[in-house]
Formats: sequence, structure tokens, C-alpha cells
Amino acid sequence: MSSAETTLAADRVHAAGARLAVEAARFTGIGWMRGTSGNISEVVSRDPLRLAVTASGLDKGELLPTDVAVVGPRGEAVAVEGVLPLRPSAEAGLHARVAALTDADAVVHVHALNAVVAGHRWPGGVLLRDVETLKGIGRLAHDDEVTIPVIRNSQDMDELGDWFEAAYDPRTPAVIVADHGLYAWGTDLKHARHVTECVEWLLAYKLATA
Ligand SMILES: CSC[C@@H](O)[C@@H](O)C(=O)COP(=O)(O)O
Ligand SMILES: [Zn+2]
Repeated sequence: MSSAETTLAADRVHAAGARLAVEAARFTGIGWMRGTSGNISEVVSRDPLRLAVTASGLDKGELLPTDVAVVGPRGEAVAVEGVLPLRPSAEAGLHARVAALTDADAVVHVHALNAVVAGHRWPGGVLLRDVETLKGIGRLAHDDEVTIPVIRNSQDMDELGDWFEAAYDPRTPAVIVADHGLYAWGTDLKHARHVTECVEWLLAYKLATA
């Protein structure tokens, strides 16, 4: 008798894995997932919460649909029949916390240099205003003060998750993890990609004009 979940179909997980692989290849092409950095997830079940997340330690530019793991609300691996038991991303716990708190169905984490530099320069948060691209993250182009929160880095995802929750502003779909990278999220993978691209652009703009 297997303890693997039977409610989640392997083909659903592998379909998510295929989408994660496409997005990861795209971000790798931009240079935001160098080495084995970065990870992406998609919610495949809300109750119970289950995320398909990129497997750990792989080159994110050459993922296969099967290079995916399923995790629960604390980033713990969940066995699913027909899905290889690969090690989930080391940061799956933060993905799960983001998905649970924000209701986002997709979470992206990239090591975009501009995010790390901006977090270093403005450790209390990066203030943005009066620029058109803010509309790309659901905010106003004018007279809207937007702060991208910056939280400390930790290898402990419970601790990082707590810091994320403390800093979370429901109007802002991204957070910088200091000395590490950017997390951004959206209603689906394409939306999360657009938010990631717009936030990175906004951070580049801020660094170039400050
Ligand atoms: C280049 S090492 C980066 C890792 O420590 C981590 O921050 C990361 O983004 C990727 O971890 P992973 O476990 O492969 O999802
Ligand atoms: Zn990382």
C-alpha cells in the first residue's frame, strides 16, 4: 500500500512541470537564474495546499517537465503516485507561504542583480512612484507610493516566511530578500512572469535615477 497521494494526478503535476520549465528557460535566458539559482512554483491544489515546484540544484535553463516536486504548506515534499521523488527547491517553504498568504497561484524567485543591489542600497524597502511601469504590478502610474519590501535572508524557510508575512503589503506583489534575490507572484505563471519583469525594470530604473 503506497502512501503517495492519489487525489493529485501525475499528469497534472507534469503539465505544471512543463510550464515551469518554459518559464525557467526564459528567465535563464535573461540571466536571472545563473548557475542553479532561482525556482518557480505553481499551485496545483488549494485544499489541501499543494505546489508543483522546480526540483532543487538543477540548471534551470534545461529543466524537463519531470524535474518537478510536489510540496505542502511548509514546503515539505509530498509523494504523488507516478511523480519521481525529486528533492524540492530549498526555498519551497517560502513559495508555499507566499501562495497561502497572497492567494497567488504562481510564484517566481530569481537572482536578478538589480534586485540584490537595490535591496543592499535601500534595506528598509525600495520606494517607487510616478512611473508608468507601476501599472504592470497593479499600481498607479502617478501619485501612488509603492514600497517593495526588503526582508533579511535566511536558510530557514519558517523564519523567512515569518519575516515575509510581517513585511507583506497586499498591494505589492513582490519582495526582495536581501543579499539574495527577488520573489514575485501572480494569478498564474504568465502574470507572475509579467510582475517579475516589471519589478526588475522598476528596480533598474530606480537604481539608474536615484
Ligand atoms: C546558486 S545557489 C542558489 C540557491 O542557494 C537558492 O538560493 C536558489 O535560488 C536555488 O535553489 P534550488 O534549491 O535549486 O531551488
Ligand atoms: Zn535563491
